[in-house]
Amino acid sequence: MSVIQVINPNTSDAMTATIAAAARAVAAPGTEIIAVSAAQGVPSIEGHFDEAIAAVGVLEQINRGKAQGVDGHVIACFGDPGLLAARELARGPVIGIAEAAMHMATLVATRFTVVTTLPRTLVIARHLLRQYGFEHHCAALHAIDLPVLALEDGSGIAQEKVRQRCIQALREDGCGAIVLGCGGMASLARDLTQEVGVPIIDGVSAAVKMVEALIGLGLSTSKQGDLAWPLRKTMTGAFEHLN
Ligand SMILES: O=C(O)C[C@H]1NC(=O)NC1=O
Repeated sequence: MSVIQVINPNTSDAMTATIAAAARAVAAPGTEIIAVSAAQGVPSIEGHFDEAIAAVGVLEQINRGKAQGVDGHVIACFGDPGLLAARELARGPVIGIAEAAMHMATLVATRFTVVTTLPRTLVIARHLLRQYGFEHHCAALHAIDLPVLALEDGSGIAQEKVRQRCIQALREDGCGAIVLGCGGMASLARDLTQEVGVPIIDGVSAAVKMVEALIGLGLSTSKQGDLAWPLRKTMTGAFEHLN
């Protein structure tokens, strides 16, 4: 039995439920998914400021997951907030949904397009492409120009905009796959893939399977060098509980 903690770095429980459903839909029979929202922070992550706030929430949940003895962690926000800090803190594998989706896209296509929410977050995806070494695989990045929580308003408008943007990208970008650039889009991938006949990749499910693979291979986060445990120091104020 493996236990994987899936962390929604924003505080919106409705989005955490969407993320949890996507994770459980692909989890192996022997994998238990524990899905959590950030205990404090921002209701949605839509820029550099939000990412900084969300990183603390991620680290708090990593700590809780460690205390519960989970075997691995997923950071279920497309900015992969706090990923390397989380790897310092964690023993088990920690995978972000952006890196997971990008890796998977390169395994099934030579070029992929990213479709995300607000235009201002496109640069965050660009930074990740460079950090992960996937810039030359990315054909284009597009935003549907709706806020993240539009995906949870029940109208279906955001979901239809994602669908339309994917269809347009497949016509125009010369891409062979599409990466969905938000944890809140996780439920769209399977049906969209069926409809367009091209891999539409959700990072939540991709990350769950990558963590399962790492656990199965007996691979934990390296504690050699920069991902060694954080240096011990006395934290104060709002961070005292992280000591
Ligand atoms: O960066 C984005 O647009 C999406 C990102 N924000 C968020 O609250 N969850 C996410 O996956």
